[in-house]
Amino acid sequence: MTVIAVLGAGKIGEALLSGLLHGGHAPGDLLFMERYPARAEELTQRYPGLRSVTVADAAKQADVLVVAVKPQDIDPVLDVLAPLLGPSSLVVSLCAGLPTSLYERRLAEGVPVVRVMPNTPMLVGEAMSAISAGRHATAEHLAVVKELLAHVGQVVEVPEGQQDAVTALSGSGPAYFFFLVEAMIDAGILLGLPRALAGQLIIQSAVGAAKMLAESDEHPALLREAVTSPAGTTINAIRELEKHGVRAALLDAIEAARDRSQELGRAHDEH
Ligand SMILES: NC(=O)C1=CN([C@@H]2O[C@H](COP(=O)(O)OP(=O)(O)OC[C@H]3O[C@@H](n4cnc5c(N)ncnc54)[C@H](O)[C@@H]3O)[C@@H](O)[C@H]2O)C=CC1
Ligand SMILES: O=C(O)[C@@H]1CCC=N1
Repeated sequence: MTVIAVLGAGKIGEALLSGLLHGGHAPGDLLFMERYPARAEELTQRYPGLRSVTVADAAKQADVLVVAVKPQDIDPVLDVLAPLLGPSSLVVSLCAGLPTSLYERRLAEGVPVVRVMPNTPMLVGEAMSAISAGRHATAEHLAVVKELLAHVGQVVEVPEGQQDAVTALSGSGPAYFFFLVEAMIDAGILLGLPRALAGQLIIQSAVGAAKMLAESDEHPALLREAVTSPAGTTINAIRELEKHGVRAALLDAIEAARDRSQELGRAHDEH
């Protein structure tokens, strides 16, 4: 079994570890490095058998090294990794915005790097992950990463030039849905429903709608039309959404997320 080390066990690092455990990975084959001892302790208690290791141990023992720190924290991590890794290592970066060329510049010559944009539904085995090979990553390296991520959701391969757009769509995407659900529950409160009931109504509607989207071949517009009766309730709501520019707001929002991803990458250009 492939030994995987996760460097930075925060929200997405934990989602990956937890998803891999649920997907059948042996805890003994999963290592993590975390700068806060209290966080490391929390994880070893929550996931018995998982080992907290040093970066040097991870570099020695792991087949795959997954970098899951904030993009702003990458510099010290690359400094520590640089003397430890060689072409037989495989680095997988989950960091928004950071290009594979950054790793290639800072690590030893020939170290293969695969850039991945996952999302937090990894926690429940429903991630959407997009992967791109760096200059030294071969088809076999991509296959290893694909196989790994297939345990925790769907995987697509994209040209690296699309990764900032992917980050804005599916990397951040769950947050947009959570935001909508939060606002819709508030609407239930406005209409006088108890919060628990409003939550149940909206969350199950979201689950049902997501299942229809995933399982039917219908375009979302047709699924929406099927709910929208002539002179009915839904069209009155749709008129308000259009009046408030919700469609344009989503286009602008996702473009802003893409721009920020590009900016995070550029912040390291001078290094
Ligand atoms: N949260 C999300 O939905 C997604 C996050 N990402 C990417 O994943 C990365 C991590 O994001 P989050 O998990 O949200 O952040 P987070 O802040 O929850 O986790 C980062 C973890 O890295 C640890 N860390 C930082 N420097 C370290 C070091 N030198 N050694 C060991 N541990 C160190 C921190 O203590 C923290 O626990 C980011 O680059 C982000 O762009 C990608 C897709 C989705
Ligand atoms: O907000 C962020 O920067 C990260 C990357 C994608 C989702 N969360």
